Amino acid sequence: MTTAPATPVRTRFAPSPTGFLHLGGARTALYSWAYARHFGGTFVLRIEDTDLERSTPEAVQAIIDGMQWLGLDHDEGPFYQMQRMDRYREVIAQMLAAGTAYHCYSTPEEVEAMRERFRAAGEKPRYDGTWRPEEGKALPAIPEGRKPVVRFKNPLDGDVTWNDVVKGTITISNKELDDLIIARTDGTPTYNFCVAVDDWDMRITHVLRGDDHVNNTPRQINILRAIGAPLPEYGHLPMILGSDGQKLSKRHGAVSVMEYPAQGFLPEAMLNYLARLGWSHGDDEVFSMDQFCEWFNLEHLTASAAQFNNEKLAWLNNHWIKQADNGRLAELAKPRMLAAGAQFDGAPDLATVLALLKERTNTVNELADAAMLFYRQPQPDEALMTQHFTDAVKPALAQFAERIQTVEWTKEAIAAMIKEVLAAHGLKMPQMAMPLRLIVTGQLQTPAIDAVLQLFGRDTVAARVAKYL
Ligand SMILES: Nc1ncnc2c1ncn2[C@@H]1O[C@H](COP(=O)(O)OP(=O)(O)OP(=O)(O)O)[C@@H](O)[C@H]1O
Repeated sequence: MTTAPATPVRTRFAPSPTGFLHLGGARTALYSWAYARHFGGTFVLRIEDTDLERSTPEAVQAIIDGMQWLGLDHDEGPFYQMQRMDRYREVIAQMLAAGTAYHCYSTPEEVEAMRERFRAAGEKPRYDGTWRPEEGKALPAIPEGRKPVVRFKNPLDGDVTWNDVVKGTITISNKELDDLIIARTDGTPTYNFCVAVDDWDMRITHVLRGDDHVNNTPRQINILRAIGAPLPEYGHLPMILGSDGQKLSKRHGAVSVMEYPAQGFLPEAMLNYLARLGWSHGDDEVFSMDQFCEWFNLEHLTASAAQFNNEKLAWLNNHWIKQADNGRLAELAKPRMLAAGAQFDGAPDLATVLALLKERTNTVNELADAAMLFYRQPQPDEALMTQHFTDAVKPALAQFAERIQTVEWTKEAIAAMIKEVLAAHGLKMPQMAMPLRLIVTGQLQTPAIDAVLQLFGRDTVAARVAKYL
C-alpha cells in the first residue's frame, strides 16, 4: 500500500497538438490519470499549443478523441497555452522586476559567434552572459532600435538535483545550463518557461512524462525556484519503442490510438496492455482499470524502455472480447458487417451469434468477418460441393431433411438426430457435416455444426437443404 502524499494529488497530461495521440502519449496520459484516480486527486488536461507552425485544431480534437475512446476523463481543462499569454507576460514582467530574468540584446549571429568561441576552446557552447546583470558590472550600451529577448538568470554554480520517481536521483550541474531565453524579441514566451508557470498555476504535484523531457526538468526546476513555486515530483517514463527498436513518435512508426478501434481492439485491452507496458504488479497480466487504479503506484514503474508487441495486445484483446457484453460487441461489429453486405432481416440474433464465435477471435473485426456466414446467402464452391456432396451422402441428407421438421430445435436434439442418421447410413460425422456446412453456410470452416444449425433456425436450414435434394 502506498502512503498518500501530503497534498491532494494533481497530475496533468500535456501533449502538443501536432498530430494524433499515439501509444507513447496514451500511456503517459494513462499513468497520470491512474495516479490521480488512485488518490482521489485531480487529472488536468493541458494543450501545449505554442508551436504555431505544427499545432492544429484537428490535432487537439484527435487527442481528445483518443483519450475519450480510452476513457481517460480529465477533471480540469483542457487549458490552452495560447490562451494564457497574458499570464506568461505578467510573470516575465515580475521576473524582470525581481532580477531573476534580464533583457539580452545580443543578436542570434552574435550568440552563434559566442558559441563558436566556446566550441573552439573545447568548452560547452553557450551564451556568454554579455547582458547578464551582476553587481558592479557595467552593461553594454543598448544598440539603437534593437529588440531584446528575455533570458532567465540561471544560477552559475551548484547543481540541480531531483529524486526522479522512475530513474532515481538525477543531478545536473548548473554549468550545463544556459541562461535560457524565456521570451522572444516579439514577447512570446518559450516552452520550458510556459510549462513551469503552468505547473505552478495548475498546482501540479506529480509530473509523469516521457524521458525525452529529462533535459527540460532542471531548467523548469530552476525557473520554479526563481518564481517561488513549490516543486512537483518528477517521474520520467522510459520510451515505448517500435518493433524496429526505435522510439515511437508521430514522425516515426507510431499510429494513432484511434487506429485500434478501427482494427477491432477494445479500449479495455489497450488500457490493460499500456498499463503493463512500463509498470508491474507481481505476475498479474490481466486486470481492469478499476483494479489498475487501485494498484497503481510509482514504486513499480519499469526503468527500462519497452518494446511494443502486437501479439500481446491481440492476446489481451481476445481476453477482453470474451469478457465483453455480447450486445456491445454486436453494436461494434454491425457497421463493418453492413458494409460487407450483411442481411440482418430474418437472420439469427447477432449477439447470440457473436457469443458462439468470440472464443477464438482476437479482434472485433475478425469476429464480424466470422459472423458474416450467418448473414449472407451461401454460395458454396462447386468443386467443393462435388467433392463433399457425394452419392453416398445424399440418402442420409434426405433423411436428415425429413427429420428437420420434427426434431426438437435445440443443439442437443439436433446433434442426437444427426448421430442417428449417420448410424443408419453407416457414415462418419465429417461425411455429413462437410456438405451440410457447405449447403447451409457456403463454407467448410464453421463452429460446431449442431450449434450453427440451431442458430440459423429450422426454416432456413430446411429451405437451404431442400434446394440441393
Ligand atoms: N515513444 C514514446 N514512448 C513513451 N512516451 C512518449 C513517447 N513519445 C512521446 N511520449 C510522451 O508522450 C507525451 C506527449 O508527447 P507529445 O505530445 O509531445 O508527442 P510526441 O509524440 O513526443 O511528439 P513528436 O512525435 O512530435 O515528438 C509526453 O509526455 C512524451 O514524453
